[in-house]
Amino acid sequence: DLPAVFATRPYALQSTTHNDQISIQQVLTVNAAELDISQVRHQHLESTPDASGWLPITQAAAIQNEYGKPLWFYLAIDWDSVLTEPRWLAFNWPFYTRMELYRCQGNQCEPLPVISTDVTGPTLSSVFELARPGDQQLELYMRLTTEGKVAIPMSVRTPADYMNHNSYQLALTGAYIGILVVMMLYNIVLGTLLRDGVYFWYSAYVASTIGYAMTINGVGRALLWGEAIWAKGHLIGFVACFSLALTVQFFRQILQVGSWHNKWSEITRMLVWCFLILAILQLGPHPEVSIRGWDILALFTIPLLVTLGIAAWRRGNPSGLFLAAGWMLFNISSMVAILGLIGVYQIQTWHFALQNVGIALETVLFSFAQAERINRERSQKEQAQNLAVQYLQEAAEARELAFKVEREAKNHLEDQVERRTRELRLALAQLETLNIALDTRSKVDSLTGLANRRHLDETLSLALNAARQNGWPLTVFMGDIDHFKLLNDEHGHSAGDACLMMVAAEWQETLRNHAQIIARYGGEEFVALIPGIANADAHELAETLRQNIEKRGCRYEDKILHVTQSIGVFTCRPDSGADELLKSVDKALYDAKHNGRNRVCYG
Ligand SMILES: Nc1nc2c(ncn2[C@@H]2O[C@H](COP(=O)(O)OP(=O)(O)OP(=O)(O)O)[C@@H](O)[C@H]2O)c(=O)[nH]1
Repeated sequence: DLPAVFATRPYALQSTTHNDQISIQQVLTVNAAELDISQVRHQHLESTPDASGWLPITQAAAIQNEYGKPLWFYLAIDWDSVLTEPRWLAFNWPFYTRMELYRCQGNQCEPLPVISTDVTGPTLSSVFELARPGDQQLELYMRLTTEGKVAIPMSVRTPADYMNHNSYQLALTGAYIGILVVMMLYNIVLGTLLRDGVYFWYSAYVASTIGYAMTINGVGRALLWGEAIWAKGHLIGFVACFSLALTVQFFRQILQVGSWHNKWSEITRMLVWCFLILAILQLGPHPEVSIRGWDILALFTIPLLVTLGIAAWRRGNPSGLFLAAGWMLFNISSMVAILGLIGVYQIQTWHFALQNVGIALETVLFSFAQAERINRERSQKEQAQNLAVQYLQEAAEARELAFKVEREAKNHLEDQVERRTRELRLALAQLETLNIALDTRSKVDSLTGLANRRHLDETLSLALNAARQNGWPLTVFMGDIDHFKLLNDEHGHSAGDACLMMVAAEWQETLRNHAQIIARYGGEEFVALIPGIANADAHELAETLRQNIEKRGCRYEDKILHVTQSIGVFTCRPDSGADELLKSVDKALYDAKHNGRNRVCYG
């Protein structure tokens, strides 16, 4: 191998031959965008080395190339004269927009076409055929235009050797990208089945990684866009920006940075938007502006994502460590190539291969983070479910208890209400009985069972009204036991009471069908109201009453006591008042007493 490292910002060139008989002797470069091949050849041959502006590859880093402006390279290849077979020159780096190769002999220069893929099949590099030169040295000029970071590993091989090498590289890269595609599809299926958005973000991140890997490995060029200048100028930068946007977004999603509610959340969200905007700008007319933005933001984002992973890990999220480790491995692997490209050390082919290893390790570690998150979330969910079940049980028990207490309280209340209602009803019934008794008592004479004087007074005014309205007569009997004091004195008060009861009974029996009311009017006085009776009938009735009392006698202990009664009778006029009526009947009674007692007198 003959590694010749050329490094200029942002270009690098690495060349390798695989045949001892061919060697690249000289690689010079000049920043002469405005010149065509004949002017370049002329300038190169005629000018003195100092004035030409051509620089050997080791000093080429001094050239400040502008994006989009071509650089000229001069390659002097020594060709052994015995070697007749043609060789293939392959540029195995996809990051250039346009590459034109010229072969010069003397002042004659002719362009060399890229060998068609019809001949070579899909190739990971741009291949040119080199025929044996007329003299020992083959002189080539290369005009290279690029819009982004470019390194050009270059190799010279026999066609058979190149084809072998290419199929081996294709198979390896195909397997590598195939695995990434399977991982992406697997995660899409998982995300769909589990309805988990983070799987989709992971799949999107893997998709962007596939895009990135396809671009840097030349698969995109080999299979998709070929030598299309627009795709070469814009797609690589677009993939780089888009891929970083999705990486930051995946970090945000898996670590749930949005819920941290601090500067991380804001910064990372802003970064996602910035990379997305840069990705869109990449598709515009000035991708170089966006590449500058990417340079600056990536410098800031790379350590930021590592810190973010570690911060998440310190917050108790183990996924963070996997993410930080994966991201670091990827960047270290990229750094190995980048440091080589900028001339820190001699770059080797395996430095580029290392980046693929870095991507693979990063993808695997990110999937570990994903698995760890799922496990953690599942166990958190289980814990939450157990807790929820426990709470539900406790709630059910509490509800049961509340029902029980309520039921008991209700039963107790119902019992109490029922008891109270019963007591109240009883009290009401007793009160009613009491009222009736009271009413009766207030109207009835307790000894004789006749109406009392109060009752008589009430009835008398009603009876007088009725007599007045109906125009019928109202007759009043007033009776008084003769010499009752004497009877009490001789036979005792109880004997008197017995006689009072006998007289009362007689009044009731005799006047039952006539009297509206019979009352005990005073001590031994009785009054009866007899409505609608003719005078003659009244006199006869009073006489019958008197005789019945006289005949009846009063049984007291073993004696029959003789009792008589004087009776006053008065029939009122319709306009009489109660007082007048009572006075009149009282006067009739007085007359009966005065005229010898035991008689009926009429007022
Ligand atoms: N045993 C008893 N005696 C009563 C009751 N109420 C009143 N007396 C008595 O009735 C008597 C009434 O007597 P007086 O009014 O003086 O008249 P009297 O002895 O009946 O004589 P005359 O009426 O003139 O025939 C009194 O001695 C009263 O004590 C009662 O409820 N029971």
